[in-house]
Amino acid sequence: MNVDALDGRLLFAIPKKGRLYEKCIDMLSGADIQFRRHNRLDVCLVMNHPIALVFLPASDIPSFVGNGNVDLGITGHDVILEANMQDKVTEIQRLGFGKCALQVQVPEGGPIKSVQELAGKRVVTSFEVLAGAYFDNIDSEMQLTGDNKTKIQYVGGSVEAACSLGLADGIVDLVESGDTMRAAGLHAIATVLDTEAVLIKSSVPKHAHHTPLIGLITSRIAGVVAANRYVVCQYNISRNQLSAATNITPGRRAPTISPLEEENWVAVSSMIEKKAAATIMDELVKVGAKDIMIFNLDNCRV
Ligand SMILES: Nc1ncnc2c1ncn2[C@@H]1O[C@H](COP(=O)(O)OP(=O)(O)OP(=O)(O)O)[C@@H](O)[C@H]1O
Ligand SMILES: O=P(O)(O)OC[C@H]1O[C@H](OP(=O)(O)OP(=O)(O)O)[C@H](O)[C@@H]1O
Repeated sequence: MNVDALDGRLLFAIPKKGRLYEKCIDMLSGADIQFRRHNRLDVCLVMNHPIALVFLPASDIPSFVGNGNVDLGITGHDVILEANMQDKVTEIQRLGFGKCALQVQVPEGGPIKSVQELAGKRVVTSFEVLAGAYFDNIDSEMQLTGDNKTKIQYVGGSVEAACSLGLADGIVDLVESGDTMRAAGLHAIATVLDTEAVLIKSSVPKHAHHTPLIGLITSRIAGVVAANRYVVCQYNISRNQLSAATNITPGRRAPTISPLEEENWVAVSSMIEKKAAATIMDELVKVGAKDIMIFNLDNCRV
């Protein structure tokens, strides 16, 4: 691609592979950012906006954005802290995916039951900055100094194998479902950090003329995030049970209430969190709601 083709375009960094990749592509599609990635090229032009997408390793995105090489990016909150870029990037929006926790893990049934018991021993991780800061605190609480301090060793992957290989007494690694941890015979004894994917921009943007476009993209992505998070709940209820029902579905702003042709009955429509939908429907049935329906949102602006 001719470098001039990028002139004046907003550069938007997307993880090139890994856990965040597919969800990022879905998010771009939901925000109607149209592109074709030829031959897995790492830079591609957006067809319907003056934007170029740059596909980068998730771990490099904080520094590219923080140093102003690209204008916007998506990566994990954990990755930003691990890159020590929290002062140079602004987290504009949490994206509701890539949710997991960075946890301290030790062998199940082994002698170590707490981080205090692990302190001073060997810890293997891919997150040496975050794990280092976490154990620095524990070490100073326990007054461990010099050779008695916790030994943090970096490995690039397969961290969960470190204990059974005899490299480590404990590890610090990401946990989502817990399957990897359990399969390796480990269990968590502490959480260092909860994380999810975030949309970021430079705290000191280099290209002021991109501000309106960043605003537009942010608003579209916020719409996609909300559409993934909420559903519309609609039901019929008799007026004397209305306040009990709307206490269950207060809506984001307020419920919409429409009269029905049947006397003393109304229809209620409210946005509710998708993850609470089943429980909310159970509660609505208990207060006498009928014809309860849940509608997914394709997209929204809220
Ligand atoms: N199991 C998981 N569930 C949810 N999100 C995860 C999970 N594992 C990682 N993430 C998120 O995705 C980010 C990138 O992780 P991933 O393992 O995909 O890295 P990667 O860039 O593919 O690196 P590599 O494949 O070289 O290890 C993590 O920092 C975290 O924010
Ligand atoms: O709790 P779980 O749902 O099992 O997920 C946790 C695993 O996911 C991540 O690794 P990933 O599978 O992305 O591969 P990696 O080890 O190559 O980073 C992480 O490093 C854990 O190993």
